[in-house]
Amino acid sequence: MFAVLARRLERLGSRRRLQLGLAGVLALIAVLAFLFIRTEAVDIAAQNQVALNLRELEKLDAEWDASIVRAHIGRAADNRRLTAPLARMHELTARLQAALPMTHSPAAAEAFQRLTVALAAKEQLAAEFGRRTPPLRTALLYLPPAVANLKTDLAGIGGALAPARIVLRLDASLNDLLSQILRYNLAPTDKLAARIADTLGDIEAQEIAFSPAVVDTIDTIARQSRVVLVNRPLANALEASIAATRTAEAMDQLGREYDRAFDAVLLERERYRGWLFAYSALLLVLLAWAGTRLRRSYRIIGEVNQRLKAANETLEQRVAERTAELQAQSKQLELLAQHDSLTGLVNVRQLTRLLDHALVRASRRGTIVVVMFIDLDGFKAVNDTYGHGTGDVVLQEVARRVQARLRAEDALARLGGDEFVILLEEVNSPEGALRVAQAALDAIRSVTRANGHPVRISASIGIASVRGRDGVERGAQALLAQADQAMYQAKQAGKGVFVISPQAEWAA
Ligand SMILES: Nc1nc2c(ncn2[C@@H]2O[C@H](COP(=O)(O)OP(=O)(O)OP(=O)(O)O)[C@@H](O)[C@H]2O)c(=O)[nH]1
Repeated sequence: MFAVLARRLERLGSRRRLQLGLAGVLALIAVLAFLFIRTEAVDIAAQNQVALNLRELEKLDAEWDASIVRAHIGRAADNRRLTAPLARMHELTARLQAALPMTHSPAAAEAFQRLTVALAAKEQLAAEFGRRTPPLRTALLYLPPAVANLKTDLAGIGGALAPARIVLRLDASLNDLLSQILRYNLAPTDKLAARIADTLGDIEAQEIAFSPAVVDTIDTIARQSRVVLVNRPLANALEASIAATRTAEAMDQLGREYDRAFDAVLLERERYRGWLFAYSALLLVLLAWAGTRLRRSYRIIGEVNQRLKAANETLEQRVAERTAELQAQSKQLELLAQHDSLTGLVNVRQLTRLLDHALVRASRRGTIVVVMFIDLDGFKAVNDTYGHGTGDVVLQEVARRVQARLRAEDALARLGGDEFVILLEEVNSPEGALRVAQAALDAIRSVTRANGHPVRISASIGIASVRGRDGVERGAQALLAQADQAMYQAKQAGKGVFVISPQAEWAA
């Protein structure tokens, strides 16, 4: 799969490939981040807080119920306890509501809704209950001692004016009333209410026989009894309604829904963890593949580099060889341009250059430059008799021998054919120049064999010289021409001699 992908990618342009690569990496990172966030999305602390809030709410609700029961049996001094937990309960329900989005559960939302409705109803009923119970409590606290006091009073001053029969009857009625009221308070029934009403009617009918103080007390007892008659069933009905709100059950239900939802969230987290694990493994495989490709690319680049380096080295070597060859050739050409190929002596071009320089130097120093034009005698005969090869050997031998007689700073050139020129600088006297000419003649005459053949040659030498600045003024060619003319005269004089040009200049 990767290989197919890689091949397709290779077909794209490098810019497009880079864009696609970047987009791919971003997508991979986005998926990784998504999976990671999903595994981290569960806040365990928040879940625990929900459980704690619910437990506290349940506790407060139970305390609330206990307060209602306390109020029922008349033990509560006031009804403040009925409203005391409400503020905290509201706070807790608000927290539970805030935790709802964490669950992603409609069932939990529904359970919470039921609980809030139940709590609101309970709060309303408890408020009504709270309004009803204080008069009831007052009446119930009032009646037993009031009846006992009245009875005592009847037995004394209160009953003194009334007939004993009526006093006894009132006493019995008061006893009945108290027991009926207490029973009614515990279990109110319509039948008992009717009997209490009868008893009250009976008591009130006997009032006439008693003093106003007693009548007052009887009226208060009757009034309080009626308070019990009216409020007890109402209070009981309110309690029943409060019990019917079933807030505890609603809380239980909500707790269960929260647990279920959180379990589901945890399960989902586990599932995403699995995905994350698998995805990480895939990324690792991808990385390994990319690494292999990268290594291969590096290897290929390395090989290409090696080859390039080798090619470069070969090229450099070839260039160096070629340069050396060219330098050698150019040196050779330079030599050829300056030297005579047969004898190795400087040629006419180089001689002219040397002569020019010598004339400049002489002009500067005021010295003398001497040029000797040498033309072999009898050379043609050698060629004609023994061939050109032997003639060449003679020419080489003449060059070698004349050169051997000259100083290192003197120059010997071959102009071509059997013509040579000797260039002398800084000649002090004509004698010195003549000695050189004589030595050259001797050297040439000494060539008596060539190629195993006997040869007989000599030379005619024309000598020209110039002093100081004159040479530069006349020029090299003029000096050579003078020497040539002198040589011609030597030929005419019978060959084998040297002749000094009449224009030759010597030291003053
Ligand atoms: N072997 C050989 N012969 C050459 C070369 N260049 C010229 N020659 C020959 O050299 C000869 C020169 O002629 P000349 O100077 O008349 O011969 P010569 O016998 O010395 O005559 P004179 O100078 O009058 O004394 C000719 O026969 C040319 O062909 C060369 O490089 N090698």
